[in-house]
Amino acid sequence: MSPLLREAAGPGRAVLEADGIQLAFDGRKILSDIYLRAQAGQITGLLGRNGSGKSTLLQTIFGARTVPDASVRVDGHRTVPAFRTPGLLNYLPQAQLLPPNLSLRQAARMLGVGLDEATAAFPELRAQLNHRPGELSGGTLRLVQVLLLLHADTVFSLFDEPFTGVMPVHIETLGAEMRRACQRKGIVLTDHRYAEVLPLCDVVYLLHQGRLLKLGAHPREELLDYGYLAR
Ligand SMILES: Nc1ncnc2c1ncn2[C@@H]1O[C@H](COP(=O)(O)OP(=O)(O)OP(=O)(O)O)[C@@H](O)[C@H]1O
Repeated sequence: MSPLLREAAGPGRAVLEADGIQLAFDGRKILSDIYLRAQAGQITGLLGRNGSGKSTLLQTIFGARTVPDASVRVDGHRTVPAFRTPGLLNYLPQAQLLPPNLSLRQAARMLGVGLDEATAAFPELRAQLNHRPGELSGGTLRLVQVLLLLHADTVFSLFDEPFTGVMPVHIETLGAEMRRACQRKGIVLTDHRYAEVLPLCDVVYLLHQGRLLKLGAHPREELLDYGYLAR
């Protein structure tokens, strides 16, 4: 990690901003003049209806999708594409991230992650560390991928649906792991498990009709008003 990032990575210090993001597909506006701010030491949640553009926004912040005029900044320094800056951020897409031919142990080594620490809250995973992704259940694979990125040495982690397929008892523990990881980094996540997301996050945004709205003190009411939740 660069000295600049190491300096920025203290708890509650580094600020990630994504600004001026506009995107349309086939003339249909998906993202309009988006501004998102996330901070190390915090979990930032992103909610929105199916197709509202949450994955597209995370891809744009990471740099996997190129959007003209998008500005992604850390502490005011422009970083586009952000993934090119070593140690700045990692990103879990909805699709499988780990290479199919590596065991979990090999993948962890590649990411520089210590498995004892990463699996400390999930001891039952230990028996599966020599398995490859295709040998795991869907929920277990999702959980392992989140843990590996969470424990990797980056200033921010972006998670697209980290809880998908993960059983409730593990979601709770994973949430606690995320809170612990926040002492070292910032997290931006999107997931439809809003009941788990709301208490976990320090800041929650709703992507609604292309606009990114920061929710206030009564997020459930706002989610009802905007039609994300049914009355
Ligand atoms: N390459 C593409 N070409 C055309 N349309 C696209 C492309 N990629 C995404 N879209 C459209 O952009 C919109 C936003 O997609 P995105 O996957 O970001 O939504 P999302 O909020 O993550 O949805 P979900 O909650 O279902 O995962 C969708 O209507 C999708 O069909």
